[in-house]
Amino acid sequence: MHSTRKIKEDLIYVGGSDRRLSRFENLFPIPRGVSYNSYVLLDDKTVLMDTADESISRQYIENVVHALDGRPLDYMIVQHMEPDHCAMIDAVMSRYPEAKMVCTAKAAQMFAQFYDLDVSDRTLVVKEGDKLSTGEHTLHFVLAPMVHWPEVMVTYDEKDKILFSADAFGTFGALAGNIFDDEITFDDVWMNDARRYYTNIVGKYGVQVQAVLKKAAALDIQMICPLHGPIWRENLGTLLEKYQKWSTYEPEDKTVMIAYATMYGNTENAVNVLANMLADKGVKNIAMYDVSETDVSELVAESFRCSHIVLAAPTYNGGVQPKMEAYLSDIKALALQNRTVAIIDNGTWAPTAGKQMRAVIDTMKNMTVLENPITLKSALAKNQLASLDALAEELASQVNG
Ligand SMILES: Cc1cc2nc3c(=O)[nH]c(=O)nc-3n(C[C@H](O)[C@H](O)[C@H](O)COP(=O)(O)O)c2cc1C
Repeated sequence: MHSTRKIKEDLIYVGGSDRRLSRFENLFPIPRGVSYNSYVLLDDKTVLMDTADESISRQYIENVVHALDGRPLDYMIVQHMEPDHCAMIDAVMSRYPEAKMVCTAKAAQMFAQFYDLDVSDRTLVVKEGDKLSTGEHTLHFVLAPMVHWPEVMVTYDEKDKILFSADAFGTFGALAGNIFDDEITFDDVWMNDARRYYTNIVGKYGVQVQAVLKKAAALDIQMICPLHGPIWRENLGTLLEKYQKWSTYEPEDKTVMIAYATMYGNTENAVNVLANMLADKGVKNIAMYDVSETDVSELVAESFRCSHIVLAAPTYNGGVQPKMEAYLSDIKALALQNRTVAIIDNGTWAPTAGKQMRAVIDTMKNMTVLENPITLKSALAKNQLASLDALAEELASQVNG
């Protein structure tokens, strides 16, 4: 049975959710599932905006067939050729032989790479600023290269002032009937998933996101229809404000995130002592994570949120404890910037993790590393309490100042 909702009289939600997939991109844990959004516009011409992941294929096709209600499909708009949205294009194009695929030249090339279906004589290649009139609606195509693939475009419906935003403004989290932002409480749980989605998937492309935000600012947008998560029609500012911060690598909260690695608990003990000192000095909402226990996608998201980061790790086979190393490599790859970092390392015979962690941070943009790193020789010694307290004082004065 179809499972659709009306967004407007002539615009229908035909997407669906997957609550079984444990990892998005086989990488990011998604305990709350994920939605694959897609939209049918019923104008003089009919339009399908992107498709969905193969995992919801049966539901998806039923939804599209129902929404079209016996009408042929005229246009299949492809904003993004990533398989979680393009997996059903060949099925749709085969089912509706008169449909034209509307996409960028790059997307057309990618389609040919992914699928053994020749649609070259049914492809309408569009570029920045092109328009498509479907009757009452005029769709504007706006390129969004590298947000987060090279072929991405977003589509603006002039009549209803809707931005179909591709992966921008998307979030993890399955939808349960309530497809609009004003039908759910977009609380910390949703925001954490939105941040984790953005920072891990789009985070590297802040400059490109800024370019799209500038283009979007020139449009009168009353609704945003992304490819994942709720449709924004009430509190558009909520996510726009976050996007501004995330894409400029500006911290959301002035507080300290402590990311530590430990085998036997001695490094952990030192950061517990540090956290108490910070709290005594008035630092609130300290966030502390064992990098072996917390998924790296959460560590990345928290690193984008917090202004100050303490890295604490033992030396491991002459290197940095591997989970800490992986986390550092991720925040570097995702271009995290503008953070203040303090370093604590540990080692029983030749502690070098501190130097190595610093070397990674030094290659990142606008990162300030606090001088006087602390080196533990197996465990925090009494005569190191004063140094730890001085570090806490420096962090607290910056955070509270
Ligand atoms: C597999 C392994 C490799 C280690 N390699 C080094 C090393 O290269 N240099 C060093 O000084 N200590 C090394 N250590 C010792 C730890 O860094 C040290 O005992 C540290 O205090 C552990 O901190 P923790 O109690 O927080 O786990 C190693 C420990 C293990 C288990």
